[in-house]
Amino acid sequence: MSCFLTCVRFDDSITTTTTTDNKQPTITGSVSVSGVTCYTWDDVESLTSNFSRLIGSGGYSSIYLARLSGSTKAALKVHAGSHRLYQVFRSELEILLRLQHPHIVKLLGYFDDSEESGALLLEYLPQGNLQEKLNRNSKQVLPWRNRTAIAFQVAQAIEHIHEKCIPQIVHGDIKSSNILLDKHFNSKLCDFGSAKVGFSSMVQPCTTTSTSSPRSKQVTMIGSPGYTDPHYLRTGIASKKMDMYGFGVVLLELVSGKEAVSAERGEMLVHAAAPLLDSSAEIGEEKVRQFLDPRLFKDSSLDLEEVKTMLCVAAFCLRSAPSLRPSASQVVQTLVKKIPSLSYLGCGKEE
Ligand SMILES: Nc1ncnc2c1ncn2[C@@H]1O[C@H](COP(=O)(O)OP(=O)(O)OP(=O)(O)O)[C@@H](O)[C@H]1O
Repeated sequence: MSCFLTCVRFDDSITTTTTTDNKQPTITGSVSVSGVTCYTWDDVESLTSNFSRLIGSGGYSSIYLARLSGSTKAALKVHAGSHRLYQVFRSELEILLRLQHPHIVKLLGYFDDSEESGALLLEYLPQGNLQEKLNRNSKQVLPWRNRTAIAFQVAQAIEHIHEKCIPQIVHGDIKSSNILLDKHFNSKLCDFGSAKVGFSSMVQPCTTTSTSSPRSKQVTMIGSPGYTDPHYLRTGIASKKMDMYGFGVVLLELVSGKEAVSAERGEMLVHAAAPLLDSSAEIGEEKVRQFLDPRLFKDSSLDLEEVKTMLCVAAFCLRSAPSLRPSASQVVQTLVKKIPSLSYLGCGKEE
């Protein structure tokens, strides 16, 4: 690991009627003080033209294309069918109501039946998620310059939730399918359904029922295969550093263009990258080239020194002891210093 130390150092209710075009029925929503609209179920059906276009799905929800007034698009994330899913919705809603950051998906409105169903109306990100964009079958190759910018913007979003908002938030599921891209390939962190609020550093993610004894405590595990911090898997202790671990895996995906868990062989990317990341010698250019997404060789924005920096930062984020992993602000500072092309993004300043 010493080579990384030489290449990267971390310094220490007013009711209103929304006007619509002729094709849409009238939507009536009540706008809260924060500008987030509370919709009825009829509104939700109208906005999505009766859920006609599914644009994504996850373990907890289905996401539909919605149309606001004029031609503005939005995404409606629906959690329905059980009290458990309703709780996930409430938790994500409460967190998104607190968050405002250029690289975190924006909440526009919501529907809440207070029992079993809820829906979040989110800004629409037309380029979908990062995992799809990095996929080898994707028609478009994401240029190197965009990959470094995405890493930087995600680090800024994590820095915001970990260090700049009160109370602080641990995302709990940092992965490439939770990073959405706008038309310019700027990134926005999404899916706060696993997030934990109010951490100063660490907390045990346990849930108990009212009649339960300490023995019957249920541990709610969070995270996704290929991204989960081994320390969290061993101890059940969630912390900001588990987000940094997930971020380290995303960096490996950005460099290699490979998935966190290979679809064909089931191999984890962190294992495939281990010889490169654990090496005590200087990372040789040959090894970097072998790991690099081959589609980037023709990219004029590719810079092998920047690739090495991304790998060095990944190595630190993936360290087994959480205390040895960098904070998000250390990563932001390091990326700005070591990757000159990021200067066009405003050097770490929030937009
Ligand atoms: N605002 C949006 N704009 C465009 N696409 C979106 C948007 N929100 C979600 N999606 C799509 O839907 C997918 C699933 O979204 P999300 O991760 O929020 O759902 P989930 O049910 O919480 O999933 P998970 O299984 O990861 O917990 C995303 O990867 C993305 O492809």
